[in-house]
Amino acid sequence: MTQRHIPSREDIGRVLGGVIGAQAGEDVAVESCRVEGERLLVTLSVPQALAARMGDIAPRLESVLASAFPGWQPRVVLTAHRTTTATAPPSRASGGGHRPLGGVGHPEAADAPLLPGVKAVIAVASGKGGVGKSTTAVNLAAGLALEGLSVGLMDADVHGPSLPRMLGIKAKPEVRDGKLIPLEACGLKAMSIGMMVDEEQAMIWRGPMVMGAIGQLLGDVEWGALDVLVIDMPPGTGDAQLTLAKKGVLGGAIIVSTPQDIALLDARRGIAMFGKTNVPVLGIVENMSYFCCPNCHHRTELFGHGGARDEARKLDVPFLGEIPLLADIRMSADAGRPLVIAAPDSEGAQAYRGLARTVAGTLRRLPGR
Ligand SMILES: Nc1ncnc2c1ncn2[C@@H]1O[C@H](COP(=O)(O)OP(=O)(O)OP(=O)(O)O)[C@@H](O)[C@H]1O
Repeated sequence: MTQRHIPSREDIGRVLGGVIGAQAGEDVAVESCRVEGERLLVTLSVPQALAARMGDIAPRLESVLASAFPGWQPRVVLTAHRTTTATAPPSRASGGGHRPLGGVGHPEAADAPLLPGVKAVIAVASGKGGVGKSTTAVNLAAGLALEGLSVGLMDADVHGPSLPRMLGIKAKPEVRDGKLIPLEACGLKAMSIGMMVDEEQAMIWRGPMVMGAIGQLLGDVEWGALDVLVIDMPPGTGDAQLTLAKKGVLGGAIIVSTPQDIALLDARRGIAMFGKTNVPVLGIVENMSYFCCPNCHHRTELFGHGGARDEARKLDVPFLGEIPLLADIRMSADAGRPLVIAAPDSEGAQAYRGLARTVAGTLRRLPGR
């Protein structure tokens, strides 16, 4: 009979941190975690002042734990005997971090920078799902690393994290000194909610949970010194985008679109949102620009061609390049090795390397954070 993994307090703290952090933003801790048969009994201690406000959160925490730790029936109990001390963390008006839950996290000074060692943070976004944003983000990040930059890759697509699969990461991140240590793969430091919960699990998180999870991926991860942190955004213009924009860490955004009008319409919305939140749009990438037959090398423009370039011109944002539609791009992503690493001389890898060189040039011109 296979032994089930019993989640530790740290595991629980990490999973609940995203929820509690945004909901309460105060001194909440995993006091105990016990197993009784199938049941996972979790006691959280919260300051008295907060207990009343958080009274209805337990069922939500239970469902989050149930999807994070399949096979267990979680029961969450809130105890309200801790008082908020004078040294409680300052309010997170600065968009800062989270108080520890089960030892994950760290108190931050109100004006401490969220990512002190990171020179630039860029978001890879799309207005619409399925246009190849994650594939582009992973290959771009690996391409930037090949340009000699130290690169981190953060998966903010908390509803459908695909980064662990695309980088072939199966391990779970360690916690050291209260911080999550990113996993290293393909020359990148990577972190994703998908490393902590199974990719297949439905991530039916609502606004506050998404915001909390993103706060943790930024503030509770030991990113260390990086030239650039690439953030793979969820599609659309929702909570994750707003959270990141509000935290004021984004140095710029790259929009991925296919050449079709419908994708471009959504891309335009994405650009408008970044504009409203004062995040500079560094440019548009056209993905699935054309298909080149591997046998006869005939070029077919399946989704039309040049739409993103025209759109970039109309919107007065740079056009960053075209990525062809190629079977080896998909296969390498599925196999957990981005094409720029798996087949560096291939046509697709060369397209990503060109994109990485253009973006590296743009990064050099970004004002310091
Ligand atoms: N240029 C390309 N050539 C061939 N396949 C591609 C290309 N770009 C992406 N794909 C494939 O298309 C599918 C969707 O890509 P991806 O997951 O990167 O999209 P996405 O925009 O991040 O989707 P979402 O965020 O909605 O999950 C994947 O199977 C991926 O391998």
